[in-house]
Amino acid sequence: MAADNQRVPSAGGARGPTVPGAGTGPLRAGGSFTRLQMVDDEQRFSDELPAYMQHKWGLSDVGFDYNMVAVFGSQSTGKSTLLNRLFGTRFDVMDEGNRQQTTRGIWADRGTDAMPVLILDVEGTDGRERGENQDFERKSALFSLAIAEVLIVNMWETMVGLYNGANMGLLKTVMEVNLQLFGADREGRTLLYFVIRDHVSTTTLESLAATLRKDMERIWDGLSKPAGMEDTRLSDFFDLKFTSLPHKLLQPEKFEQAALTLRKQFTDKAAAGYVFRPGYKRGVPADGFPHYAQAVWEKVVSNKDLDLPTQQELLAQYRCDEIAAAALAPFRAAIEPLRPRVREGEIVRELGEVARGAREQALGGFDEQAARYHADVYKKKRAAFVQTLDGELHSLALNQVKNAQSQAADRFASESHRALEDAAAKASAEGAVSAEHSFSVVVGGVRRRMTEWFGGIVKSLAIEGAGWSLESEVKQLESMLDATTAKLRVAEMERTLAQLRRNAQDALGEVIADRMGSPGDGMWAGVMAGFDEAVEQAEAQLRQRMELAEVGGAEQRQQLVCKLRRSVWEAMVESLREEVADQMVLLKLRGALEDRFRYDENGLPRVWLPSDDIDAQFAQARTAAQALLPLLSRIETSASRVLPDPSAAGAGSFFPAGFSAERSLTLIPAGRARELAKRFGREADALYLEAKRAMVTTQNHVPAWVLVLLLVLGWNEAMTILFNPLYLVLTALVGGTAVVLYQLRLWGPALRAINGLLSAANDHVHELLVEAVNRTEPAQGGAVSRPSRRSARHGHAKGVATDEIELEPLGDGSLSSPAGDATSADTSADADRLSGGGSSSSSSARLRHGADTP
Ligand SMILES: Nc1nc2c(ncn2[C@@H]2O[C@H](COP(=O)(O)OP(=O)(O)OP(=O)(O)O)[C@@H](O)[C@H]2O)c(=O)[nH]1
Repeated sequence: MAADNQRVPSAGGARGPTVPGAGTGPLRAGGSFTRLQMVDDEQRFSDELPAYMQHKWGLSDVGFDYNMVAVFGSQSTGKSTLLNRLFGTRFDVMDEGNRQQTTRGIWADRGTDAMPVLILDVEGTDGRERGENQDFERKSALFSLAIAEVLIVNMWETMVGLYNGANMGLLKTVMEVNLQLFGADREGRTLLYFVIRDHVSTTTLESLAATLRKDMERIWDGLSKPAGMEDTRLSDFFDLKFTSLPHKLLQPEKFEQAALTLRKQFTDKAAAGYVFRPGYKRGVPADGFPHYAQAVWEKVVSNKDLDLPTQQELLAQYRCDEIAAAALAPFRAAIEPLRPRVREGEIVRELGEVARGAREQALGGFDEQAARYHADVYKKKRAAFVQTLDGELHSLALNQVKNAQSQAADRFASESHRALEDAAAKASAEGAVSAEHSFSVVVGGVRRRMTEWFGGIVKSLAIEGAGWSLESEVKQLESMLDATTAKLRVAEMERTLAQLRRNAQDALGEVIADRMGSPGDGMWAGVMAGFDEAVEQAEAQLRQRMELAEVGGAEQRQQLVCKLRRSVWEAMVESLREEVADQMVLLKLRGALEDRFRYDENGLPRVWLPSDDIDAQFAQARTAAQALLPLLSRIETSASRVLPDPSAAGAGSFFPAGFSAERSLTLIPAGRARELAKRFGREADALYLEAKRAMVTTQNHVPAWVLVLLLVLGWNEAMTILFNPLYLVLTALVGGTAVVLYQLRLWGPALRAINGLLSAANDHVHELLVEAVNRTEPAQGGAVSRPSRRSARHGHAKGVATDEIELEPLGDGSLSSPAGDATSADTSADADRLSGGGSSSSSSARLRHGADTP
């Protein structure tokens, strides 16, 4: 080992390492040192690297055909010794008698025997000389990890399984920063070759390797990985390889032998386990290596992320992570069962309480254990832990609030709709819309309820100290409710417009039916007056409703007024068109004709006399009736106060888009009018003929010879009347009465009165007869004679005292008495006599004989 113990002063490589013959030859010449302190212990990078690459190591021209090896491990664990064994280098080895740090900074050398390998001997970690300041060891370790294809991780067997002892904390930090700095565009993976020194125990290499592999996986899982690399695995960046060496002092031969075998893995491409694989190459040609290495070093040195923690900090970080993970488990166990319920849209009432309890418990557990560690780390880790907890709670609370938000919005819409319908029903029952049933009060009430309900849910989810709030969701709900209110308002106004239109149409319907029922001068003026009144009334009501519904903006209000006006106009046109349907027009024309033709100026029916000029009258009446057709054919709006001139600009507030005065004001187009005129002409002709026939009938005379015949035949009777004063007076009386009745046109009523008198007299006589029969029957032994009549009529052998006895209809020729039945004939004759000629009313008269009939 004496050969290893040549010491090199630790002067900075940049200022010229003590390398005899430096810069004099391509390779190690005659035992001269060719090593270079690439980075000195004050973190300065040597500017002699290009010269060494070219002249000392002869590597500048090898292109990609070289390899990079670095070593990582605690101080004085035989790193330099191992490298010298493997590569024939002459890195400094500690003097056994003087246990102090030998390697300061980062040294580089090329392997012997033309081995195209650049080897970095890196200052050991956990050095007594650097004490708490671990800045350099982290930077050098990171630098090694970044540029080496193979990183030899050197450790005693006794370190395996330890965290700090095995530099796991340091490795974690270094790997983390390495991932951040070089992970994204890194070329080539790295082989982490664990060399376990002084393997003397019975624990197998496999077992030791398994422990280390597990530790490495755990470290990787615990790394905070940059965005986009969260799912990367250890194997994406590193291969792990393990070997062990016997104790150098206790088993020197075995040690040398094992070292020799290991050397082959670095030197002999054909050897089993040859370490340099193409996949580990960094893709940097040898002549660019000095520049590349320097750039990497500068990046490592200048990076702020590398203000790496002390050992206590590392421990605190590790433990705080472990404690946080342990505290997170019960926290998740408490809230996870609620998650599916919330996801399904349920409003979980207990969510806030459970969340607060779980959070408090998790933080309490964390604080209790983690507060003992490095204060700064604890604070940072606590903040991160709180962030994790609150992140999970926030997503859950947000889901719940979103559920509540959509429920509140839906309920607001449906309940407002219902409440508005109820209010409308009450308002119509009361005949007016009071403030209590107004849109703003009704909808405002529902809105207040929904907002309070939602506010209660938001409040129940509040967590003191949590870095989030649900204020924006509250605002969001307000905007949703605003939008729904606007929609409801539009619907309410539509409903109001429809109602006002109905009211206006009803009112207008009456006016139109009245005015157009008897068309003539002033008809349109009357219709338009009704229209004006309907419009003004509807507008006044609309303005009141808009006020109550808080319809905002003059423009919006004006639009609604216009809509209402058009609506009333359309309602009127609709009613008018119904009034001018074919049959209605014909009826009106016929009515007008009849009014003039069949009735006189006093409204009395005309009786056409031969002297009347029926043709002239008819022609006059028909002309007057026909003149109504053009009047009915077109709406005349000029009399309206509110309607603008339809053809003028700005008439749009009443008339719908595409309004054309010519087309829209015409109720009966010319073609249809002609057709109606024709039909009316035919109907008028029929009326004329009927009148003519009536006049011909009145003109008919009794022929003279009939009168002569009457005189001859009735001469005696006439003389009797003439010379008998009684007859004469009676005749004069009857004749005079008849003349008066005729003159007064009272024939009809007189005949009806006579008929009525006869009918009343008939009934009275009938009742008298019935009474008389009832009185006379017992005296004549009717009890004997009646049954015999009944038996004859009905074929019964015996009479029954309780039987009902019917009187046959009197005077009815269809009576079905058997011929030759004397009793029946008698009865019939009696009946004829009594009825005085056969009244139908008497035919249903009945006599009842009970057992107790006297
Ligand atoms: N027990 C034991 N001692 C060793 C072994 N290898 C080297 N040593 C001794 O350990 C001491 C340190 O060896 P170095 O090779 O200088 O260790 P190092 O890790 O390079 O030391 P630094 O460069 O100072 O970090 C020396 O006295 C070596 O003789 C080994 O495998 N087992």
